[in-house]
Amino acid sequence: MNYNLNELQKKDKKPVFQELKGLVDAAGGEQRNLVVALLIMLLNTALNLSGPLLVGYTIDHYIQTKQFDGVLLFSGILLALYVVVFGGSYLQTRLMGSAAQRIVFGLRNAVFHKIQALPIAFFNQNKAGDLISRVNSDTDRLNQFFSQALLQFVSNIFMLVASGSFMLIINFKLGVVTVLPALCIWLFVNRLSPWVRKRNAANLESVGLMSGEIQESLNNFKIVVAFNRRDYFRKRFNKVNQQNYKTATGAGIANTVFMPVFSLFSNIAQLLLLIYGVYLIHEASLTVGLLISFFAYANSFYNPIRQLATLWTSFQTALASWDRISLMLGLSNDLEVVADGFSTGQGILKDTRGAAMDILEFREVHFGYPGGKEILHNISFRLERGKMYAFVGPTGGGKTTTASLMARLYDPLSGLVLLNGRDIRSYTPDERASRIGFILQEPLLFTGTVRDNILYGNERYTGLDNIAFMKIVEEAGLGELLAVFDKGLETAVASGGASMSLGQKQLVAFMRAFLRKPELLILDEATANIDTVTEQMLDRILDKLPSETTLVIIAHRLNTIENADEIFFVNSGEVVRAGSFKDAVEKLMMGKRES
Ligand SMILES: Nc1ncnc2c1ncn2[C@@H]1O[C@H](COP(=O)(O)OP(=O)(O)OP(=O)(O)O)[C@@H](O)[C@H]1O
Repeated sequence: MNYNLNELQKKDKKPVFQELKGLVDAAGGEQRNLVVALLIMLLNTALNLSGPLLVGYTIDHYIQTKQFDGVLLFSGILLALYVVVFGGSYLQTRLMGSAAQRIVFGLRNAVFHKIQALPIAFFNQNKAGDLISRVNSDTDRLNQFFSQALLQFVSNIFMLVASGSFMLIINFKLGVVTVLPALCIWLFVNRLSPWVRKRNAANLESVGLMSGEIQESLNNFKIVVAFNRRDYFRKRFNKVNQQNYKTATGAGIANTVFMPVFSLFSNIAQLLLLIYGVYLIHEASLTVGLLISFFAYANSFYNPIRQLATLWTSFQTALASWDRISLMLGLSNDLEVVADGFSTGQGILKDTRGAAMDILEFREVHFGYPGGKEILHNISFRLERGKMYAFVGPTGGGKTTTASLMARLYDPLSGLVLLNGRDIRSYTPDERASRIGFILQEPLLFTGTVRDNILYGNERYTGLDNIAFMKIVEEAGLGELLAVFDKGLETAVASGGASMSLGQKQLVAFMRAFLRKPELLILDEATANIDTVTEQMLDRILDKLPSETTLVIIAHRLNTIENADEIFFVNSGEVVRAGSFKDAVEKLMMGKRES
């Protein structure tokens, strides 16, 4: 499955209305608050709009007739109206501000949980920096949208429609003359919107790329310093920064392109209103008070359009951000749990050698990484319970890939992997993880202590104090390994295990996997960085594993695989059974002699 978000983004184009609906749906439980805030806002707008009418009425009925009591009365009414509007605005801002924070809180959680639920292929195809940018910056843009832009947007549209209708009702012809220039604005906006949106999306993508670049250089700072290649990352960063500068400028221009057009047409409207309004007064079909009210309504009509121009930017950015977030939320893990076709009736295993003997079987497996060529070609082999297997072969031959399929980090393109005679895809992730222990070539440790890292994956011991936990560790025969760490279980681990040697990290990963007592333990070059004395210690510990545990060892050092019951050669995507260590060495020697 293609998990490359930037590629998917380009294909996934939805109509604005559908996007907007998705965005409002994302507000989840806050929709009630949104509706209340919307009602307050509508009431406020209506009150605001009645202001000019009251002013016009006061001019025509009290100022022109010099009845100052009436002027005072209407001034009082206007003041009360403005106070109510003020109270409403305050309430609405408070309501939306906190609702927006809760929406963003929920979205960040949803995005983070989604990332946790996706398969390794997703992480292979996306840069961590870009994902961080989606969790942090894109959700923050939605915060701005929900806390400010959304209500202002609706309020301005309401103001626009209401003041336009007022004008058409008060004097239809004058109303039409005043509203007409807005049509030109609409045509202009309509034509340019897709272009503006594209510019904003390109800008967000470049922000993601820049984060990716920063993250990569920070992750690899040791190599950067050791090779004195700071200029290499500087150049790469310069390139993405340049791209970001270009796209940001493009988006900036696109976002402000509407402004002068709005001003021009709003001025034209005022001019038309003045000319035609004076003509109507001259014809005695309009009063001076109503013309003044008309000017106020024309303002209330064109001002929102101008504000919508600014809000449109925020709106477009929010939609582009929502695109990026919703695309990720819509992804699913293609490593689904499926029904087991074998134990549920097809009976294929029944006529093969007793499934109880085999812990694992590969059956005609083909595999390639997403978007790449085939790496494993038609692989079939069986691993018996309680035996030790070694997978050897040249660099890049496919050993780690084979091991990854054993632990279902990926699914084959075709063929089957069976665990305990059952399709490995039919196990839930928990069941599978409890049966298979996998120590990776580059073990990853989390910030915390050695104890925290051993407990990761061994949650059942979490509640134990150090003494009780130490007892468990010693009973498992792992006590002597802890001597390598100056503060034992409490030795601090810095971010990513940067404060430890690779060998020490491998030991922690070993203890973590060993304590789980898996049925199948895969060690991928897990002892490559450990001295021979410690390696012998590990051998003694491995001997203490239950007799039914199967060991798969991937190694380059011959002494590591000497005791293997069976050796497999993995080369150019082929996995070939080579017999015992002695048989394998003989085959190797014969091969050399023949060549
Ligand atoms: N995540 C990945 N995406 C694409 N191709 C990959 C990925 N991981 C490995 N490969 C490719 O798959 C092939 C087999 O790699 P694999 O890591 O399985 O080899 P290996 O035998 O374990 O090598 P080594 O002894 O160096 O660990 C290589 O050609 C490698 O380039």
